[in-house]
Amino acid sequence: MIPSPQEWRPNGIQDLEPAAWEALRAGTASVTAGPGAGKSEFLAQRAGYLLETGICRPPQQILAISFKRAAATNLRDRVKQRLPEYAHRFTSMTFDAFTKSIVDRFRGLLPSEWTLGAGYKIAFSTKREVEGFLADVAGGLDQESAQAVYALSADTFLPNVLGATELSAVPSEQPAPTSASEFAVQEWWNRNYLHAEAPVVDFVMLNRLADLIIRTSPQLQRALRATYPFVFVDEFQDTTYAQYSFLKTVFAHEGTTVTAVGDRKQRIMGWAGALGDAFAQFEADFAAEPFAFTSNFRSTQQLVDLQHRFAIRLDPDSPPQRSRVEPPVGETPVAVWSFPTAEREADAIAAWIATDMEGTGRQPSDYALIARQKVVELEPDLTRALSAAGLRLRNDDAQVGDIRLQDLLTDDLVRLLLGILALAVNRGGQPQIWREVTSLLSRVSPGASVREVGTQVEDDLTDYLQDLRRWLAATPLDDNSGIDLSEEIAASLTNQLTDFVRVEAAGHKRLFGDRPEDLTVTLEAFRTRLAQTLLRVDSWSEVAGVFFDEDAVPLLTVHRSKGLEYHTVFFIGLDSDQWWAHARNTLESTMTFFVGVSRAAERLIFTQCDQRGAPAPLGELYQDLRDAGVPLVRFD
Ligand SMILES: Nc1ncnc2c1ncn2[C@@H]1O[C@H](COP(=O)(O)OP(=O)(O)OP(=O)(O)O)[C@@H](O)[C@H]1O
Repeated sequence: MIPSPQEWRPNGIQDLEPAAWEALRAGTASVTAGPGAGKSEFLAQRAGYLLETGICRPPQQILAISFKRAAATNLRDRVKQRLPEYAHRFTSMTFDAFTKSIVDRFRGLLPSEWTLGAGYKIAFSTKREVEGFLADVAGGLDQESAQAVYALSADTFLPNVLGATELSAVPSEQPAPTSASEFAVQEWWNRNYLHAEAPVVDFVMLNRLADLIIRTSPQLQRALRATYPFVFVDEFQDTTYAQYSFLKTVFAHEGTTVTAVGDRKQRIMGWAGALGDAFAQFEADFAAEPFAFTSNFRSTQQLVDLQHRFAIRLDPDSPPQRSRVEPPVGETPVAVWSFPTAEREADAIAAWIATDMEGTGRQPSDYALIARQKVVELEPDLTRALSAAGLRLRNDDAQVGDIRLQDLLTDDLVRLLLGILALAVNRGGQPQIWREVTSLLSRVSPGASVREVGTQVEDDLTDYLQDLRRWLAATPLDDNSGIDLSEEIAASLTNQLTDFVRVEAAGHKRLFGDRPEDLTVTLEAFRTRLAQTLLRVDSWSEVAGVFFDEDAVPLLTVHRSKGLEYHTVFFIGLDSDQWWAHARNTLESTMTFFVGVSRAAERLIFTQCDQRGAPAPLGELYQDLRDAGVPLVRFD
């Protein structure tokens, strides 16, 4: 039975707050709300509403755009969990992955002067390279124009200037530039793309190319709008100039309903070119109806009250939030711990987590160690101390090949490959993994009907699992020969799995294309991580668990923690080593602090250690903690 819009009820949660009900049923809308207000949850519920009532009718899809892969995966998982039968009509990807997929799939539509080959290179220009470029451009100009080019900032040139400039379909016929910035933008494209032997592009450039492809192809515009009549954008406060203008090109049209959610106080991508107030622009350009939510479903009232002290530093009109969480009895939810050394700090954190787990049955993933920056420097002490307490640390910021561990572990293809391995190793009892693997494989199998494809996929998978089991049995991991074969075994297994999944096939590439970097980068990182994993296990049954390190306490930067939540957060390093730049850009730094603080559901422990300096740079924020009566505990 298809519920009517009036009959429809939320999935997996009791209810929504009144403003959320209104926004759920609205057209194009902007939703602003504080941390833990259920913005991402609201998007998952709105997906349910649109799909279950048939307002979004097959084969139409919902396109959800996030900024970080973890957020995109998180939203996709929520929808999968709540609405398994509709999950294939909910496309959740990062902005960069979406624009890159447009370029990869439709680069044939680029106007002739912009032709781009398949093997183009992705690169990230450093500040120094941009500086060098601007100096070089200025060198060929008269004094007045040169000064105007020098006045451009190397930090913001790409995201704010190049990113905000539309490409002309026929650059050779473009009128002469009328300003220094127009000239510099044209030169950038000339040198790195139009007149370059092998074009090199970064994500801002890919975005501009995707924008050009769509602007100049009415057919593609129609196709995209027909496929995605409903578009969601999460963390909208972090939208860059380029992304915003792309959204406008593609979706600011009748027939597309856009829902943008976010929190102005959590804008921590200013350095990467986020718009000053993306919501105000959106409301004006898209005629969006504004909504604000005021509940907090994550944190206890005591933590919400503390967060509010920081919220009003960012926006004095910020409304207080009401916690919907029952507070636990008899606990100290907030404290500042102060230590002489980092070693002592790590020991205290590790011992405390071990004792808390023992007393409560909580899992390592209920805790998080969050720091402003430099987590690599914090890692050794914490790894040692946790290991002495019988626990493991997982540095989500660690580099694996060319990507970060968090991005690798939340990648769809990686999850599929390990899902297949888990099915081969543990017979039966894994219906959820079986469903996930077969549903992903079915989506790309050519075939007559969904049912036929389904059985074919199941048969192929069953056959393949038998082969794989034989290979695993012939490749034991407890070999005592003293020869390290982990690299060879990892390479061989990666090849077999990717052959079976036919990763290189065109259709599959599209399915697995929801990552910003190339497939080869992901597979290389997968192989590297697999080889590292094999060194730590004695049997195949342990591989998937150790690969994901689910039984480890995560260590991550505030930026990586965005959108995530934990029972207990240790906010490490209220000291000058971590916050030395606070005074330079106090607004953005305070927003970063606010994001970190608001990840905690029930307990928040700040740490400071003399070895890394005094809390002086945080000034007013530290004072807020004192004013709130947060106890200071000194460990000597
Ligand atoms: N209506 C609701 N009823 C019960 N629980 C909810 C509701 N909305 C959200 N939650 C829960 O509250 C928590 C926070 O929700 P969510 O992550 O969607 O918040 P958010 O506004 O996106 O937060 P942030 O901006 O901090 O990332 C999640 O555990 C979510 O499942």
